[in-house]
Amino acid sequence: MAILLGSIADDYTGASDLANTLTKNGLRTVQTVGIPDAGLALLEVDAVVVSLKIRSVAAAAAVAAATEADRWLRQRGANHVLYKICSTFDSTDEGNIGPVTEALANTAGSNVVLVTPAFPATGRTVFQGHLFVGGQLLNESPLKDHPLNPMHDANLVRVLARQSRRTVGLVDLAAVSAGQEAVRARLDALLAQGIGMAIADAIFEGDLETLGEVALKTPVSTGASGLGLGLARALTRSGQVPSRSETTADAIRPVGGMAAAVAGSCSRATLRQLDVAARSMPVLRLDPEKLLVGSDEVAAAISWAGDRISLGPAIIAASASPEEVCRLQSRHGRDASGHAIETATSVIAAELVTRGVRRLVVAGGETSGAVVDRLAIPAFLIGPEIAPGVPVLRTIGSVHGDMLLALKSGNFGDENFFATAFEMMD
Ligand SMILES: Nc1ncnc2c1ncn2[C@@H]1O[C@H](COP(=O)(O)OP(=O)(O)O)[C@@H](O)[C@H]1O
Ligand SMILES: O=C(O)[C@@H](O)C(=O)COP(=O)(O)O
Repeated sequence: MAILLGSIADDYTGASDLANTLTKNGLRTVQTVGIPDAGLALLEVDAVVVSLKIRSVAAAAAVAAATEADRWLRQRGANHVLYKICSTFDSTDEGNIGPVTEALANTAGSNVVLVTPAFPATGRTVFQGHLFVGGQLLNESPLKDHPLNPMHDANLVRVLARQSRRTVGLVDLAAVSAGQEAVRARLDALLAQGIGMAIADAIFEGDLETLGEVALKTPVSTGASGLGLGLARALTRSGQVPSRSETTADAIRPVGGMAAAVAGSCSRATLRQLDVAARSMPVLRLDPEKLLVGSDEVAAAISWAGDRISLGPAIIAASASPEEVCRLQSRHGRDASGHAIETATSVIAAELVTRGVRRLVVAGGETSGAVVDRLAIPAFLIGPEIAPGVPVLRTIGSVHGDMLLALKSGNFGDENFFATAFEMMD
């Protein structure tokens, strides 16, 4: 299997978002969880997205895991590797976008690396190096209250520079809208100034198509699904992608079993989706304080799910408002709170699967990582899209038999997301 496009995603929801975009833009794509074992039978694919859980770990650990995934992808033919980051540039001054991008670029001998989180389908645009989430600057958007990486600066040239050794420049919209040659000329000029990474402006898909054409001729780029779209379309235009007749619907033959969701995202979108879901299905709000001091709350949640899940989908959520998150973190610390709640939600999800749940929705990137790891799912096929950036996934090689999952990025989906997801997975 020679891979046309390789990608390393810094979290699992981000990986399924990218795999969805690549699939929609003509690449047969598989999402693996880490580097797959040699024994796992993967299909003939054009693109592989290796999901890692490295967004919020120490930079050295993130670099080591990404470098190993990069080697695996290149050994299988990938000439270009996209490092998939969050469209809201989730990171801290310690990393991990800068350190990982630099490590991949240094290994591949790359000059100036293009970096852009723009993803217009979900309202993420970049202008003069500043990231907008819908109509708001990043630092004025709900991302300012993220439990793990609150974003307080919308100027990505500055944000990336604080976490990098390479100097960071800008490919502005004037160059991007003037086309590929203008972008290349700008990159050459930046290189001559000793600059090693460049934030690229992008507002419309056409901008990402231009950036995709340029990036594809380099060994590495860093971005969100929008850059994935540009790379996929560039590959398709190059004539290298074989045409195929199957559709995403082929990936989601019914699997039976029961349906449930667990949520650990505290994003404004998820909080709203939970409120709306509570009008039509059972929703249990966990007590995070109790989760941190013992395991009774987990047992209580499993017992609450009891007979309810045999009657229809039910949701168990740790999600809380920014004020509640703040209170919990001030008592227990940010990392300890996050990890304990991720562990609890993953234990609950695994217990639900043991009791026969085969259709599972998980809300939250770190939360999805914890759940998928506990279920030891090796890989996913990509099914139809529930909401922009959120496909239905079908497990490959799972010890639990065939399951359908949806890994929802905290910020994605409209207010009816849960009902829509359960309907599509029925
Ligand atoms: N009530 C809570 N208080 C503090 N942290 C929480 C709470 N509920 C969930 N968390 C943690 O917040 C983080 C949410 O991150 P994540 O799952 O990636 O969601 P998102 O996709 O919105 O970024 C996780 O580490 C989760 O365990
Ligand atoms: O690019 C995006 O916004 C998503 O694919 C993504 O990475 C979201 O991360 P979480 O919000 O932590 O799920």
